[in-house]
Amino acid sequence: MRRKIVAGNWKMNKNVIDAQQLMVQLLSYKNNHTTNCEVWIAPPALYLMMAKDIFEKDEIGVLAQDMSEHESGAYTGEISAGMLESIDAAGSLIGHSERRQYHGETDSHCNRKIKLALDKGLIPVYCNGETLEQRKAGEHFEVVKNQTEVALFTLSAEEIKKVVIAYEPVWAIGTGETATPEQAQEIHAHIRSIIAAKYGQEVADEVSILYGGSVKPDNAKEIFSQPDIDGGLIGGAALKVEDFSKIIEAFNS
Ligand SMILES: O=C(CO)COP(=O)(O)O
Repeated sequence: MRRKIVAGNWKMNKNVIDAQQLMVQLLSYKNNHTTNCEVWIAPPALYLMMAKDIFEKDEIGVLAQDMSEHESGAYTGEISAGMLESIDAAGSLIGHSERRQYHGETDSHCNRKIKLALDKGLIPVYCNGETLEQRKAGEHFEVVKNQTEVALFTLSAEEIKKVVIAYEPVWAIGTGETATPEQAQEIHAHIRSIIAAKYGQEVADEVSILYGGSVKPDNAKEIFSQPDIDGGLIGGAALKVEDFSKIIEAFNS
């Protein structure tokens, strides 16, 4: 059985007081409800240690939003896989489209980061997805295939099973426009078939593939009910416990 996950990407939001308040609310929610999926959050790096303190029994998994492609050294502003390991973080987002768009990150960078994360026992949450222009040009299947191959295909079968993939079509991020459940399912099945072609169906069936892009309380259930969609990577709707909890509950019904 592959992991079912609802993960919240807080991006660059909340001051320390508001971040702490939301973490405490999430802990209380988690302690008072049974959930049918794992719950993870990716707060800004500054709040990772606070998150580890608040979720001291790992009630909620704590992810970084990014990590360095280098092991250590003179890389001002970066945090390393080893640092994340040392605070017992669960893993890190890697290759989010905003990192690609504003920081020039490519799938080759992602490949190096994913290797480093795995070497430190962290879960890489590898994000990919096509832009609106690429979808309009009918290139989305090819784009996602290339991304997946470049970022992941140097891994062994044992390694790739530990990766979580988040398909996030760029045109659906923060726009209120979601891929339809059918559009998302089609790409998720495509990604799984690409992995199956290289590593075999059994390996592909173990890789969790999350959908991200304007997931909200009112569309989560339909999206999560698709056979190849194993959960969601949630942006805006992860910033309020009322919305995030409803998305988590989309797994319960
Ligand atoms: O980028 C996302 C999660 O990583 C999705 O963001 P939104 O849910 O705000 O569209």
